[in-house]
Amino acid sequence: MGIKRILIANRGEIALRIHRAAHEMGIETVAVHSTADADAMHVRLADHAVCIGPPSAGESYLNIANIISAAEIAQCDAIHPGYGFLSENAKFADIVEAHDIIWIGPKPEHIRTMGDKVEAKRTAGVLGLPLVPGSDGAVSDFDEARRIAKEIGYPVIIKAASGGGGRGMKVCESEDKLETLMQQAGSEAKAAFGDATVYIEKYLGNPRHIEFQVFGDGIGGAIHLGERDCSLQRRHQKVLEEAPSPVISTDERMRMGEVCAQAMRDMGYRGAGTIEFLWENGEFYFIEMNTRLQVEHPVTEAITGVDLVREQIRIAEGKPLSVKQEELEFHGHAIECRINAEDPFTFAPSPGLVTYYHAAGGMHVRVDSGLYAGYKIPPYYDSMIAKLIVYGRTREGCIMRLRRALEEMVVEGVKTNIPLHQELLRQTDVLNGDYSIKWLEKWLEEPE
Ligand SMILES: Nc1ncc2cc(-c3cccc4ccccc34)c(N3CC[C@@H](N)C3)nc2n1
Ligand SMILES: [Ca+2]
Repeated sequence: MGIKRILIANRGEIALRIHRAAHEMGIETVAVHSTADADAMHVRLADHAVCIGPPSAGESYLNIANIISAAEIAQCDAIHPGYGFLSENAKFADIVEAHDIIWIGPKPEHIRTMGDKVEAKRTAGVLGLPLVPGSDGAVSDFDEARRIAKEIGYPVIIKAASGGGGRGMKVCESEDKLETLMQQAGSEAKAAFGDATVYIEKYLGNPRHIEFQVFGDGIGGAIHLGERDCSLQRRHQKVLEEAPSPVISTDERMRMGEVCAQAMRDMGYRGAGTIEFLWENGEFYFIEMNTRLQVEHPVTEAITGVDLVREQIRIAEGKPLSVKQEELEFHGHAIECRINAEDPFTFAPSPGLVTYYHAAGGMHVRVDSGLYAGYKIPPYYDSMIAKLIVYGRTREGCIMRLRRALEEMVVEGVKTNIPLHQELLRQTDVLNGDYSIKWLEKWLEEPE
């Protein structure tokens, strides 16, 4: 039996993305929206729409009761959470399944496991993924911290078990600072996440951020769909992502990809997942696993031809994956630019009325956006308004096409970071693919 009606528990470009995949499959869509998003594109295109609250995310897109009620009222048989909001909230996934509504996502137990970064790392180790040297689990007292830090060598990084995505991390350069930083890390984690648990790792000084896309069928089968290089980021906000990574060889891809896929088979993982690594001096080090579809998933779709949202829905319906590992091929190169309504160099958000909008087009150019002329970008949510994803047979060709596409984009009425992307694509290091996670913040701080 197939899914007939999906509630899209999200907004913006990803809500439209999910609507499109469902609609092509003949599945009805129900858009839920705050009062601020009543005129959003996905609300207009969806088969049904339910207002779930006022603008603040806490009273709308994070409001579990209202979303479940909307699903009941609209008689949905499945919910897709997208990314962000409740997408990695194990309690929400449990509640959805407890209402006999299909959760289009990983098993709640796996969301819970990977949400606890200590448990995630322990599980990753058991599954055979390479780890960053560090504590064996949580570190409770200073003496233990001091012993471990001495053993692995400074600098070390103290991380909150309930953190992730850059939240709750402290770098410690030397022993004399360790006690204070341990106390600060614990109390900040307690305040931010209600959980003071921390762990320690060797701090890698100049790594790249390489993540592998994996997909499990929930009954022991799983594939990997290659890697994405997400190193160009500022304050843990990705700016530009690419697939494949300019520094990963075919051999490394197949070897590490297979290790990731096998780990997912052993776990009995279901749905889309991303295994995040730091990569330094030719070595991969597991840092986190994301149990959701990610913003940058389209660059993987571009080089593999696989529609990942379609696969999520198929798996949720109990159908097999559309492609087997041996059938999967990687072709060409893809780069995604995150287009934000913000000042290109101060990064200050720039919401407001879009008076004119023209999306780039042409061969191998994809724009995922809910923007249209007359749309008011609300100030309540994150500033990403579009994703420009460009494909080329080679990285050089991809960059040429990406520059052309950026020139074609027109967004009038608000500021965007398109000039930042255009400036980035003139930098030798970027053109050479020669950048680590530190490159962008360093470049932004440099005087003209
Ligand atoms: N042992 C060790 N050494 C260096 C690290 C540096 C970072 C990091 C710090 C700052 C920006 C980053 C961007 C992409 C990926 C990682 C980072 C890091 N993060 C940031 C968010 C989360 N994914 C883990 N963990 C690290 N762990
Ligand atoms: Ca993460």
